[in-house]
Amino acid sequence: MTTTISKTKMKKITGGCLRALSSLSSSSERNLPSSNSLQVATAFANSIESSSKAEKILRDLAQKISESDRLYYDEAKETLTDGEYDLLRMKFEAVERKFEELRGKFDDGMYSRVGSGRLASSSSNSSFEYKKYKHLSPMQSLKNAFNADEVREFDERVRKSLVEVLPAAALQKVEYCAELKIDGVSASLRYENGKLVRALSRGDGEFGEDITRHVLSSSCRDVPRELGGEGSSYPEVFEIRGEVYVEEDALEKVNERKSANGETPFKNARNAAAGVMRMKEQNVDVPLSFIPHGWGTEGGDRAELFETQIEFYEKCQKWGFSDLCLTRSAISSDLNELFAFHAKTYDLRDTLSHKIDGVVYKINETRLRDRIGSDSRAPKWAIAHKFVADVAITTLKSIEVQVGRTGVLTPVAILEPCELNGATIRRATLHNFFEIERKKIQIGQDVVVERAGDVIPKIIRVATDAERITSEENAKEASSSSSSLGAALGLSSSSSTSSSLNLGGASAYAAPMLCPCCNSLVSRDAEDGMVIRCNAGLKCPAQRTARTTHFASKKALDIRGLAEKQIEKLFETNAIERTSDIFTLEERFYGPNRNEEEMPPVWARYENPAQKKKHEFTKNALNMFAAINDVKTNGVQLAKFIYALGIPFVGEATAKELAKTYKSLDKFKEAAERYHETGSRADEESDVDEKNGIKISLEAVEGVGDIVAKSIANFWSEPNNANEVKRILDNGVKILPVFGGDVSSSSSSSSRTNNNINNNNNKLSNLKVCITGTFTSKSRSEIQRDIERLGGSVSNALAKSTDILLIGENPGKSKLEKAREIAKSKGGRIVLVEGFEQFQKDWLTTMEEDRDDDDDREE
Ligand SMILES: NC(=O)c1ccc[n+]([C@@H]2O[C@H](COP(=O)([O-])OP(=O)(O)OC[C@H]3O[C@@H](n4cnc5c(N)ncnc54)[C@H](O)[C@@H]3O)[C@@H](O)[C@H]2O)c1
Ligand SMILES: [Zn+2]
Repeated sequence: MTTTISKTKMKKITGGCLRALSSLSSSSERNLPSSNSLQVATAFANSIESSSKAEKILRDLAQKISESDRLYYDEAKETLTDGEYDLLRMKFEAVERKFEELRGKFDDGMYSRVGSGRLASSSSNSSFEYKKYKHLSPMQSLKNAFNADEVREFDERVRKSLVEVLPAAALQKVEYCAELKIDGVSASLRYENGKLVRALSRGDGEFGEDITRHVLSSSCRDVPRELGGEGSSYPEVFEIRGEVYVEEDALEKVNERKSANGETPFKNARNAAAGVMRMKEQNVDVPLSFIPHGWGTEGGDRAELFETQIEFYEKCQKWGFSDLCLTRSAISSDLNELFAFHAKTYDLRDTLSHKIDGVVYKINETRLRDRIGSDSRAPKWAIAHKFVADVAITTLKSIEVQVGRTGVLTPVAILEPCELNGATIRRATLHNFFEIERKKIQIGQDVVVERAGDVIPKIIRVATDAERITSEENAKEASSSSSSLGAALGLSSSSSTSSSLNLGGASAYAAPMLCPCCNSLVSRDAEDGMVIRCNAGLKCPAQRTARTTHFASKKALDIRGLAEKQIEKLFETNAIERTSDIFTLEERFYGPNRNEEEMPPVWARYENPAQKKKHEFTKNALNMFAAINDVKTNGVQLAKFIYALGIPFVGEATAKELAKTYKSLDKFKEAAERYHETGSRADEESDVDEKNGIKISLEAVEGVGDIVAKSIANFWSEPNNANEVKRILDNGVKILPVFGGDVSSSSSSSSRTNNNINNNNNKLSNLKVCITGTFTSKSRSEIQRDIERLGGSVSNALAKSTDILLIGENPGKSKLEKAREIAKSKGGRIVLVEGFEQFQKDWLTTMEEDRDDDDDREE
């Protein structure tokens, strides 16, 4: 395949302006049609039994189409979505195909023409009368294909019409030029002896309206007044046809300006381009661009002008037109390659500087085009392979609330089942409760469901009246035709009883106040104001596995052997019901009063499984019990305990700050309660320290802003949480007391001297330990745990702020040297400790005693 389109190139062309992939929003913007429209149309036609009925239907359809055309082209109004409009046309064609005798009868010229012929409209801004001129040859529209099958059918028709002129081998090699279908408005530029003499709109295809001054205005780029290029030749008189469009960035700016001036912004790029053409003012401040895509000459698109489409583009480039027509085109005779081009283009569409709504395949060799011919409206040698978004209209039956692993409540739409993209859709996402409010979605209403590829289907909005009516009609039509096709409606109501379309009786939806899983109070999260959350993380069944896993994780309580899998099993087997239960596991299953029969199967190793007796524990289980006991006997740091609670937005760093500030769980909880009562800090001025009897407000803690404070207050205001924390402590978990100087200076390492290390009861509190070399008695991670449990921290790198260097066997030379240097330097305060035994003696054994003291103090 000769392809010139590439991702890097596209990016380069568009100046690297990579837009967020808002695939669905962009598709819903213009309401792209459904891929099974043709099926729907065929089913519709097949359901008509008599010619007289068909006549009536054709008349109705022609009328609807003409009316939509008039509104669309004359007044830039869309009463139908493009998808619906296209479906009407397809139905018309399908009925004509089935009832040959009626062909052309209702095609009263209106239908077969392109557009409606007029740019001027009754709207106040454009009462301007345009001069009309005849095109050299008719300007046509394009036929559409909405899926690969329809393209294949087109290809078959093309090759069939060439059978007589081409030998089989050549027929196989017939090539298509694939190019982007730009979503703008078409224009025709008449050049005489290389000079631009007139620009015309497409009009009704035969006559166009004079838009020369619009095209020549300073805001229209890309249109050469004179065909340039040294030594290049051009036909004496001919027309270059192409698309006038507005680039996305330009549209954004124009719309911003319009909004600021209180004007209605343009709906989309096509609308903007059409709008500019309808403006009286000469120099309209909307930058227009132009890309050529065809030509016209007396007597048709005569082949002798250009041998191939690509040759035309090469010449355009030389003459001074944008080279995008060339660089974004590809040639191939293989349909699969064309489809790959289509898919790639679809993926890249949001990186382009302008909107596209599909890809156009054209027979590349122009002499073949005459053989294939055209009908009144479009050439038979080209087809637009449109981008489709699969949408369906169905009824929103109810809204289910799901509780995620982190407590976030999400609404899920329960739908009247509908067929979409070959799948039956029963549920769809609604994103969040605020979207429901914003989009005014109510239970019982008809809504538009969209699904692209494998993406989870989503509700994009409430169906419009027009959509409901079309969908109702489709449902009726389908029910009288084959049922399987009826079920495959693209834009159809899935309501089996089509009369029950919910125009009335819809009821407003109120977001839940209680968690559907545990009945605890929910809060509106301050994250971005969009999240509703259950706060009872430690108790809520939906969250308990995730929360307990976090609670036991390394950075929290570090209970080895208690990973997610085990925790899940424990909950499943009812060995535990809530987080606090893990601290009674041993007693219940391992201690003297253990209940062997209820032994959680994860850990039981039965001698005789049938009897469920005489089990022994797996090694994992024993490790886990040891780790749980560790927490109970050695205690946990307050910071780690706070972090373990899994309060949204309270990470390790914030937990440390909170621990440092409040020094006890109770004080922390009190601050949260105070915040909950007053809504913010009690006294703006007073957040300095507690010794002087001043309560420190949450917001005074470093790293705690509005969002975090609110989250902490929410956590403690939920009684389930307070109870659960109490149970954890009652079950034997000890929180180590926090020592240390005054709060305001405790974070500055400069205040820590060897002196104050020694004065500190908890010697390792706030000290940085660096470890080098290996140790035989303990692993590094075990040592690290010991240090951290006693309030110290371990860092790999040696820095000036390091307090202790623990030296093992084969220590790193550079670390040693650096440490010695620091120790010798003025103010250097690093302590070098050789061997774990020494370290234990100096720093850990005394801590054991300290801890015993602590225990006494707590009681
Ligand atoms: N919503 C409504 O009420 C309503 C009413 C009328 C028309 N419409 C929309 O307009 C469409 C019909 O308009 P149309 O006749 O302009 O057809 P079209 O826009 O679907 O396709 C034909 C046009 O595509 C343009 N085009 C862009 N890139 C091209 C390329 N590389 N090669 C050739 N042509 C290219 C040309 O201007 C050509 O005239 C409908 O399919 C529908 O989507 C909507
Ligand atoms: Zn809950």
